[in-house]
Amino acid sequence: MEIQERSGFFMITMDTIIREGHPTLREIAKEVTFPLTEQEQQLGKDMFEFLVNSQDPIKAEELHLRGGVGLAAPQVNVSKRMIAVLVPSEQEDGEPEFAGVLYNPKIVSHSVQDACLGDGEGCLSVDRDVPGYVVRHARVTIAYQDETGAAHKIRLKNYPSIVVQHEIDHLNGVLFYDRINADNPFAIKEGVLVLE
Ligand SMILES: O=CN(O)C[C@@H](CC1CCCC1)C(=O)N1NCCC[C@H]1C(=O)Nc1ccccn1
Ligand code: NI
Repeated sequence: MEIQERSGFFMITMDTIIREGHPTLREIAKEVTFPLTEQEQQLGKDMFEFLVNSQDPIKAEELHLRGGVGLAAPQVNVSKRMIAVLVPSEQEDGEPEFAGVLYNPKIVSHSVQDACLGDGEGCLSVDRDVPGYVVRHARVTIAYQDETGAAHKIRLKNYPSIVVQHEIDHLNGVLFYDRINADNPFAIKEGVLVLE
């Protein structure tokens, strides 16, 4: 058992985030097992901290962070099934709409109805605009484990549902533009919910 060097201070910044073209973004990430290693626990905290910092106007400015509402471990070159999500409330000072670090997240059921963000999507790992509707499930039931390994099952709709689906896609090597209709980026079928 090599002596684990107590790592110095580490913080996720834009330099930590790998960009499209890096093979890790197209890998299928591996499930994490419990109990988590020290590194896996710390990584979950660091990923969430990045989102908090990126949404803090002062810190984001200071650290040159792009504001993010979600982050998946493969984006920091760790091919493990863990995601962090911090969806702010619509009101200025309200509680976050959805916040947490989810281990081994899995869509266990979903609505027949699809949905997409009216403004399309972007990605911190994609340094270009790719216009078009990213068609996803409108509502999802997600099973996941928390940092203690406890199992949870939650139902999500609207923006939080879209964000979590974007993050789970990263664990399966899928990028948002894979879900844009190549022939007509803004084509949507009857009944698709467009979230403004
Ligand atoms: O995998 C994870 N990512 O790639 C970070 C993405 C995740 C979201 C994209 C669409 C659904 C999930 C992200 O957050 N963005 N995409 C690129 C730049 C903008 C930024 C964003 O939407 N920021 C934001 C939005 C509302 C409030 C505050 N900030
Ligand atoms: Ni992304």
